[in-house]
Amino acid sequence: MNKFPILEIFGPTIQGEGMVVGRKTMFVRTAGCDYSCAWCDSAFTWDGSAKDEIVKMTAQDIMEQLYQKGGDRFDHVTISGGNPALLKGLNELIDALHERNIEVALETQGSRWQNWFTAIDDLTISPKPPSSKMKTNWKVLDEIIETLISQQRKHHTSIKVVVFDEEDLAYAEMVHQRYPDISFYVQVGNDDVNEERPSNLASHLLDKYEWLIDQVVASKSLNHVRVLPQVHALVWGNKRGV
Ligand SMILES: C[S@@+](CC[C@H](N)C(=O)[O-])C[C@H]1O[C@@H](n2cnc3c(N)ncnc32)[C@H](O)[C@@H]1O
Ligand SMILES: Nc1nc2[nH]cc(C(=O)O)c2c(=O)[nH]1
Ligand code: SF4
Ligand SMILES: [Mg+2]
Repeated sequence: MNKFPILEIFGPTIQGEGMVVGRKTMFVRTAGCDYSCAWCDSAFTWDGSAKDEIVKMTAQDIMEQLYQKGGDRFDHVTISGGNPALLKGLNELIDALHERNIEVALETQGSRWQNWFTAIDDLTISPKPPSSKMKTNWKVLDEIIETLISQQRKHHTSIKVVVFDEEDLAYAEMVHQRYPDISFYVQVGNDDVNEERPSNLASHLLDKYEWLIDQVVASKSLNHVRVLPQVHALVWGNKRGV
């Protein structure tokens, strides 16, 4: 059995982002990322600051922790990171969850393919806009989207682009035009990942949400899209483990 580097297992909470926003879910957060986004709200997964908290766990260990924390109060698990797509054997966890009739969501940036992507119920691919300072590998992303479509996974897949500014918005438009058949989300960028008071953050993020809505409303190429804030950031601010 594979051992996976795990940083957090928490919940039940709600999925605060994207295609299943509001869905009651548990979270499993893996350590390690092949990116280093300028504004990453989970930089502790890759910047070394939480390296002492990483635990190597088998799928069975993770299942036990999920049930210990969530009891019988969940039927959905979201795997995030870091980039969980770095982990080759993650199908062991996905299979164990499905055996218990638990649905599985996954968050990844679209920089790596894994064959187990086709087993994910709610797959969010989140390519990174210019403000992140990361460079999209279009060849890899094209292959990921083409493979998912050809394997009939279209309705289990979404693309979510975080938008901080006009340049990011142009990137979002371009991504949506490139993959018009995949359901598309734009998400408010949180530019204040160190604010400790949730109410201060929420009012700031709601102003940014209004700006993003205005931009999408005015755009001719962003019609079949959904615009969302990070609901968990509005409710709990930058707190970890919610
Ligand atoms: C922390 S990432 C982990 C999964 C994967 N590495 C990825 O980026 O998709 C989870 C989601 O949070 C988003 N995110 C990270 N930092 C953010 C920020 N400051 N504001 C808004 N969304 C952010 C990412 O774009 C991604 O969609
Ligand atoms: N409630 C809640 N929703 C989330 N959606 C995506 C998250 C993530 O960090 O990947 C996240 C998170 O950390 N918490
Ligand atoms: S890809 Fe995701 S986890 Fe990695 S640095 Fe970017 S936002 Fe953070
Ligand atoms: Mg998060």
